[in-house]
Formats: sequence, C-alpha cells, structure tokens
Amino acid sequence: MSEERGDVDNQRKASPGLDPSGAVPYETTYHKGPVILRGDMIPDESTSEHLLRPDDSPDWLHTDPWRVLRIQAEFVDGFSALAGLGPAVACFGSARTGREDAAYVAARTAGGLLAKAGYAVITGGGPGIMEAANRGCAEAGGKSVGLGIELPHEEGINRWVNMGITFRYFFVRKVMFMKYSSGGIVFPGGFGTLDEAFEMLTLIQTHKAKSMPVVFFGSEYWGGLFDWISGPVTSHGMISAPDRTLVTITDDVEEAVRVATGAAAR
Ligand SMILES: C/C(=C\CNc1ncnc2c1ncn2[C@@H]1O[C@H](COP(=O)(O)O)[C@@H](O)[C@H]1O)CO
Repeated sequence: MSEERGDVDNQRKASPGLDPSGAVPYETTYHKGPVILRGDMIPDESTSEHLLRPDDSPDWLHTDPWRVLRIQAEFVDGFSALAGLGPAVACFGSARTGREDAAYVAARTAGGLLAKAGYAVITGGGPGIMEAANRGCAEAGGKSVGLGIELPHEEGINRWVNMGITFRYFFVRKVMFMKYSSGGIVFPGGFGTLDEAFEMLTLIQTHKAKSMPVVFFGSEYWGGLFDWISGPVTSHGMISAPDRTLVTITDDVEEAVRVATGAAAR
C-alpha cells in the first residue's frame, strides 16, 4: 500500500527528558487527502486496501447513492451521443400499431419527409409508430434515432434506427427527447404517447422549455380529447385560452411535417 502506515504501538516512543509529565509527540503521520491522522486516529485499513478488498455483499448496488451515479452516467451517455445531432423532430405514438395501419403509413411518410427536410427523427426506438417513423427516415437516408427504454420481454431497438441509446430511467430519456427536438408529432397512441405529449406541452406551458410546435396527427383519434380540453378543461379555468393554441391537429402528413419543422405558421 502506498500510504505510510506505522505500527501504532511503536509510535509514541519515550523521549527521556522531553516533558516531565512523560507525554511525547506522535511519531507517525497518516495522510488522508488534506487530513492528517496520528496515533489511535490512524485507521486499521488504508483507503487503497479498502478499495481493493473484495466486497462482502453486493447490496450497495441497490442503494440510492449508487443509483444516482448510474443516473448521472445515463445523462452523460445521452448528452455525448446526441450533442452533435443537429435539428430533429420527435415522433411519438403507439408501440402496438400494425404495419398495415393507416397511422403506420402516415408515420413512415412523416419520417421520410422529415429526413428530406434535413431533420433527424427521434423516437422511443420501439415497434409500431416508432418503427414506422424510424423506417421512413432511414429509407430517406436520414438520421434515425431511437431512445429505447429497458423493458422486460422487449426486443430492443427496432432495426430502422441508425443511432440507438437504451435508457434504464424514463425521466432521463424524456430529457433527451425535449433537449434534442425542436418540434414533435404525436401519432395515435396510449398512455405512453399521452405521457410524452403532455410532458412536452407542460414544459412549454410553464416556460421550462422553449416554445416548440406540437402536432397531433389524426383528428378522428384525437378529436375527443381536444373537445374535452376546449370544453370542460377550458371552461373550468384549468388551462387558459392561449394554451389551447400550443397544439395543431391535422390529418395531412405534409402539414404535420411543415408545422413540426417550423416551416408553417401555427
Ligand atoms: C408494449 C409494447 C412495446 C413496448 N416497447 C416500447 N419501446 C420503446 N418505447 C416505448 C415502448 N412502449 C412505450 N414506449 C414509449 O411510449 C410511447 C408509446 O406508448 P403507448 O402506450 O403505446 O402509446 C412511445 O412514444 C415510446 O416512447 C408492445 O409490443
């Protein structure tokens, strides 16, 4: 071990005549960063010995301090991978949409149009709408990004992604969606899609994020939700009238892409 260790029992050797009370100064000094320790304060085990000692149990892996480091590592990996991405639009939508579904066809078309307009497509990297948007983008030669999430029994990132990152924590992944997109297209979906769309809207509404276009594709699917938002949610004062203007609803893929890329007035 590199730290200077002394035999504690031999540290305080008598120095006859130094002090009539018999007290003698400490002989050995142990350095621990900026701290010095002497006498009984010197630990039995040096820092290096502690580091290199095999663990008795791996329980510490499940403690919050260690979890915080894993979360930090996930942010570092995400930021490092995405920092140079360039302009991008997030596409959200159901993981369950079949390949024959009209919404799949629309998302694939949108992915292609976004790539041709010079935008990367960022999805959750899963099946359904995510696969469709990644597929359209990859087919058009664009940057097709999948921000996957570790889920038991899931296949992993779809084969149309050319830059994929798998996250353990949903909230870290959400930061990546927000930080690296300048607009979003929300295709029909369930709880996951609603969560992502409303996260985006809430951050914009509260000015935690810059204002960006959010397009809901599919008026028949989303109409009921927005009738309710424009009706009871607004009349009860739960949102203000301008909040309703944060979203565009359309059935036209080209319009969805124009609005999401900021190429059309909202
Ligand atoms: C449940 C199924 C697949 C799950 N796989 C997913 N992979 C990646 N991202 C996912 C997955 N499921 C949900 N998401 C995220 O939520 C949105 C879709 O959720 P919804 O509840 O289906 O609307 C999507 O945008 C993803 O970011 C089926 O095999």
